[in-house]
Amino acid sequence: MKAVGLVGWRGMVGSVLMQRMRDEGDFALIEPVFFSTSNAGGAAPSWAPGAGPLQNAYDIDALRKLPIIITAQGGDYTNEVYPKLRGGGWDGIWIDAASALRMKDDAVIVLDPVNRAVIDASLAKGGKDFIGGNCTVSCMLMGLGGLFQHDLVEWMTTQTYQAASGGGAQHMRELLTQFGLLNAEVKGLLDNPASAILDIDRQILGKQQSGTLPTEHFGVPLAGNLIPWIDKDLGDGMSKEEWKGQAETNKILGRGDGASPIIPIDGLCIRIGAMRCHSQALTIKLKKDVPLDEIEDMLRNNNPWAKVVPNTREASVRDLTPVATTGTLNIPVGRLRKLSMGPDYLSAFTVGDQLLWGAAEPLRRMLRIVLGEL
Ligand SMILES: NC(=O)C1=CN([C@@H]2O[C@H](COP(=O)(O)OP(=O)(O)OC[C@H]3O[C@@H](n4cnc5c(N)ncnc54)[C@H](OP(=O)(O)O)[C@@H]3O)[C@@H](O)[C@H]2O)C=CC1
Ligand SMILES: N[C@@H](CC(=O)OP(=O)(O)O)C(=O)O
Repeated sequence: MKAVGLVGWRGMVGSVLMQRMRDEGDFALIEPVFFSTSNAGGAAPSWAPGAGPLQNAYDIDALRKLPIIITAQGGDYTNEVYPKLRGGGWDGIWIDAASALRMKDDAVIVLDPVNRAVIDASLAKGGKDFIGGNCTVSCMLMGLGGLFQHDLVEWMTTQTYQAASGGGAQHMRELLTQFGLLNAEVKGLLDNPASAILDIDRQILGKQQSGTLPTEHFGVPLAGNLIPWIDKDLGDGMSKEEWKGQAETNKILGRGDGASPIIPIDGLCIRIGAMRCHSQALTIKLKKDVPLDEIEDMLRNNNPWAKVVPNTREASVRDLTPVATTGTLNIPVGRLRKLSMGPDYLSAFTVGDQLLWGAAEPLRRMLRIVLGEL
């Protein structure tokens, strides 16, 4: 049994990863060694009986003994520890949720239902760095993989609706606190069916603009609002989250090497008050006119998790939402129709749990691939 170092296991992404690994029996395949950046010597999680005490996640000598390390600790940790490990000659497998190493030439962005061939080719060449993709990109590709598999996409624009969890646990708490304070602000008026809605609206706006809502994490109120910018400002009008759309999608697909040109992908990334599902509306320019029923077959046949939702009001409001998708591995894809611009313009809407396919699931599957179990 291979010893596997686990770093970041108690964070939000790490907790989801641990739960999935437990659900799928992954711990039966490995000897886990738990690390901590804050509590070395403390007890390993109670659900892992037999695991030794927590090791210091900055102890390079302890880390270098392990043939495989999985981290969901974050980019700062990766930037601090990874160069020291590799610089000291460690040649183990590094599986990472953070974006820090994603665009490194010899790193593969892992999403095996979509790019197993790219992963296998890297392993065959001795590749050692396997990094989880941006959540928005991974969820989009899990939904639309069939179109890319059949090389049907000439270009695509995305408009995202990204959940609070993308910022981290504190962002989710802040959003809920804001909702609670807004509700409390108008509770008396809400309880009175005769109260005027414009009075409620005015009071809510007053509270949102008062500067008294907690905004330490989002910077502005997100409850009853949206934020049309995610991640860094690249200085050219594009946000870093928007940049990742084209860069990571093409890297995941192994495109851009001359033989397969880059597929242009661009759009706007928006934060909304959902909890942990990222949604996105897509406009896709197809390379040719393909009938809708064939497109639906391609999407559902690409992987077992892409679920085509009929383009009806009833099915869309029931099945194509964050609330319907959260906590599942399903990636519903719906609102599929040809746009009025022409038969090779397709619309789609897709939703995915950004902590599952968007973060934890590709990592645990990569571990299984390395272990020869997938
Ligand atoms: N949030 C997201 O949507 C995504 C995040 N990622 C990547 O994963 C990284 C980790 O993100 P995320 O899981 O949200 O980060 P968290 O802040 O939830 O966890 C990171 C670390 O913080 C420490 N920590 C301190 N206080 C607590 C606490 N009260 N509860 C739990 N952990 C605590 C833990 O380290 P220790 O045990 O050593 O003290 C933990 O491993 C990100 O930096 C990013 O690189 C990737 C994709 C999506
Ligand atoms: N930026 C994403 C979350 C995230 O962590 O992305 P990345 O793994 O690319 O840094 C969001 O806010 O929704």
